[in-house]
Amino acid sequence: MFIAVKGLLTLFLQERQYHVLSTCYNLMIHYTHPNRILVALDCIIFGYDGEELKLLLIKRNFDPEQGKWSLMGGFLKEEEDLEAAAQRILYDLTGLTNTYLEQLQTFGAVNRDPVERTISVVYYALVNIQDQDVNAIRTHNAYWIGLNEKPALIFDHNAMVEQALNRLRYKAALHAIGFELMPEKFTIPQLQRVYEAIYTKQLDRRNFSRKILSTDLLIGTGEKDTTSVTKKGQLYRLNAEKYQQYLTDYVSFFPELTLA
Ligand SMILES: O=P(O)(O)OC[C@H]1O[C@@H](O)[C@H](O)[C@@H]1O
Repeated sequence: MFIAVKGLLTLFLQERQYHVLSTCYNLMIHYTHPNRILVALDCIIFGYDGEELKLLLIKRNFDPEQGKWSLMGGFLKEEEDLEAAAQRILYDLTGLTNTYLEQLQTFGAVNRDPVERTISVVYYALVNIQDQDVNAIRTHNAYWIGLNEKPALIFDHNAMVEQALNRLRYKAALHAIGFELMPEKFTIPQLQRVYEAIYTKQLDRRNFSRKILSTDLLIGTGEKDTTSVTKKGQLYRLNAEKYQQYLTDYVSFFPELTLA
C-alpha cells in the first residue's frame, strides 16, 4: 500500500514537493542510518557420488583470497529476496533448480570478512550429483571434495560447513531428507550407504531395510540394478507424496541416529 502511494505521488510531484508532503503526512521514504553493511549468501552444497558424502567447493581464481578454497557465494542484489538469491547462486554453480535448499544460519561477526563488513546468510543444499551441469561447475573452478579431504576454507567458511553438517545429521534423523541425495532409482543398500556417509557409522543391514520398507517411502520399479556386482539389487524410487508428508510431519525417521 505504502509503495503504491509513494509510486503515485512521485509520478505527479517533484522530489522536493514529495519530501514536503511526506513529512506532513508522515510517509517515510528512507532511513537516515549511515552505515554500509553488505549482505552476502554462502551455499554449502552436499552431494553423494555412491561412495562418499561430498562438498562442492571452489578454488578461487579471483580476489579476495585468490588461490584459496571457499564455499560458493555472492552478494544479495537490491531487488532480490534471500531465498531467490540462494537459488540463483546454486543454479549458477550447478545448473540445478528444485533442489533441497534450507537456510542454515546468519554469520555476522564484525571481522568475519576482512575486506568489508559483510553479513553472510548461509544456506545448505542437498543435490543429486548426477543431475549437475558439469560445464557450470568447470567454469567456476569448482570441485566435489569428500568431507574427509576438505581443505581449509577462507574466512568463517569452515565453521559454516561444520554447522551445516550438524544440521544435516539432526534433520536426516527426523525427516527423510537423505533421499534428496539419491538418483531417481536406487537400491536399499545404496540408500543405506548415504546414511552411513552422513553419520560416519555402519548401520545394521537388516534393521535399515526393515525400517525403510516400513515407511512406505519406496515404490518398487520391478527393475534390478545391473551395475552392481551381484546384479541382484531391487531398484526403487521415492514415493513423492509420502515423502512430502515425512518432510512436514514431525516424525523420528531414525531416532537412534540423532545420538550418534
Ligand atoms: O563473493 P566472494 O568473494 O566469494 O565473498 C565475499 C563475501 O561474500 C560471501 O560469500 C563471503 O563469505 C564473503 O563474506
